[in-house]
Amino acid sequence: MELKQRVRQHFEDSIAAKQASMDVLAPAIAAAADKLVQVLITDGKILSCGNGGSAADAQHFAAEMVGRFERERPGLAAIALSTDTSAITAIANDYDYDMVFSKQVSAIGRAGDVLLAISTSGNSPNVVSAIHAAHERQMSVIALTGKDGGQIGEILAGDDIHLCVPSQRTARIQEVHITAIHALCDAVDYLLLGGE
Ligand SMILES: O=C(CO)[C@@H](O)[C@H](O)[C@H](O)[C@H](O)COP(=O)(O)O
Ligand SMILES: [Zn+2]
Repeated sequence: MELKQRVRQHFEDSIAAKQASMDVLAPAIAAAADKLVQVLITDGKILSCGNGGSAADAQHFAAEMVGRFERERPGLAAIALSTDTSAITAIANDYDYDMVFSKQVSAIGRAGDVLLAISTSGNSPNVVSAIHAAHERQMSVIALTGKDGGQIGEILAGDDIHLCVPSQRTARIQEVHITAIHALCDAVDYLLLGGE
């Protein structure tokens, strides 16, 4: 395949993944925005986590909550658990890499907070452990996954929300995740500030 055509194919595949996800994810994104606003207006906070590209997504989301998305508003309480290299390296070194998020959730999370857990496979052990730690803390979970949800799909509780991208390809799932995250930021602002 000619290189330019290969590049074009990435765009085509990304568009197709987003079109396939739109109707599947829209109700869950709306429900997730409602949950986030409920948590935030009752003095709760959002903890976000993920590995690799999903760590970047967790940080991207928290930055848009604490700073702003597209509209001016007071900062919202969100912390990405992938950003503290001292905590991450100490926990991985002294305990286990699988605990790098769960130990932070247990330390920082409180009942009524929410965990935004991001994993394209739904199988990253440290994200799975973070969800268990959130449940132990009486926190609810919003999970962004793909590939049929993996283990995460099996451990979510009744009031958790699952955004599972209908794709098997990590890159395509990530591309839908960031669109879902932006839709979530926009929906939170809409609920807090009204329509624009
Ligand atoms: O960004 C990418 C691939 O596009 C990678 O860095 C990817 O995020 C890493 O392989 C992650 O470790 C994958 O973990 P997960 O999405 O299955 O939880
Ligand atoms: Zn990537």
